Amino acid sequence: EKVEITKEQWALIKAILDAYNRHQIPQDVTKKLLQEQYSAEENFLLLTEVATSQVQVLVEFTKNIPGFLSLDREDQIALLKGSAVEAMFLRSAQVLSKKMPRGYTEVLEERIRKSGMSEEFMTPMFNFYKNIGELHMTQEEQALLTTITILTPDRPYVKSHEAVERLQEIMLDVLRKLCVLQHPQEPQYFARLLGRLTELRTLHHYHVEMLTSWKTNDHKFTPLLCEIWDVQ
Ligand SMILES: CC(C)c1onc(-c2c(Cl)cccc2Cl)c1COc1ccc2cc(-c3cccc(C(=O)O)c3)sc2c1
Repeated sequence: EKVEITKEQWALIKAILDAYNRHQIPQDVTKKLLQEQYSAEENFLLLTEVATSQVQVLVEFTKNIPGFLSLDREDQIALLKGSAVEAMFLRSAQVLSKKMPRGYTEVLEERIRKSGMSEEFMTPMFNFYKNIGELHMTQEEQALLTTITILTPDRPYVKSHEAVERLQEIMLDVLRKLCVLQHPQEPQYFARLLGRLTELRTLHHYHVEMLTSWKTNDHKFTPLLCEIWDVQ
């Protein structure tokens, strides 16, 4: 049927895309990924630094999601803690799927593969990166998918489940319409995007194990990562 994006929905897309583009990891942090040392320790340290910066960026982006700050304060924290890993898989996927910025794809893949992570996580992780790359998501879709991931109602400790669900449904409806308009030849495109959200949940479970295996090898995380990932 004819899909119609309302004025309000266009305003919502613009607000989310502006926030997504405004809040990026500073270049002086990401540039460090391009330096010469490639030891497992150096790779882990650099990834920790970028991840920490990414969390700070994520918090700022989330505060700009229309309606987020009207949610219960404790629920805001629960949503951020519950979605950080998934939002970071989405962000690193955009970098690894040769989207942007130029020249980071190879070095980032190398550093992730050689960061002391157990082999068993590599396959599902790089399979996800391949799947995301094949979607050729637009900037709006990336920003909306990240927003929908953050607004997942069934995270641990979320009290007002319905309030979060209402907000997420608004974003899902916008993304659905956008997919129909931007990928007219692919009626299943929206369903494929949602399939990635399921894959993110699985990766999230793997990630808890990844942290444990890094911890046992005495890898240190930053206070912010310890707080958001409940480690140490
Ligand atoms: C603590 C650390 C060892 C860690 O533990 N698990 C993970 C993880 C790994 Cl491996 C894979 C997926 C998810 C997680 Cl959470 C990580 C590293 O997580 C990150 C998180 C965000 C980003 C953004 C990047 C990036 C590069 C260039 C440019 C840009 C850009 O946005 O311009 C972003 S790299 C990067 C690395």
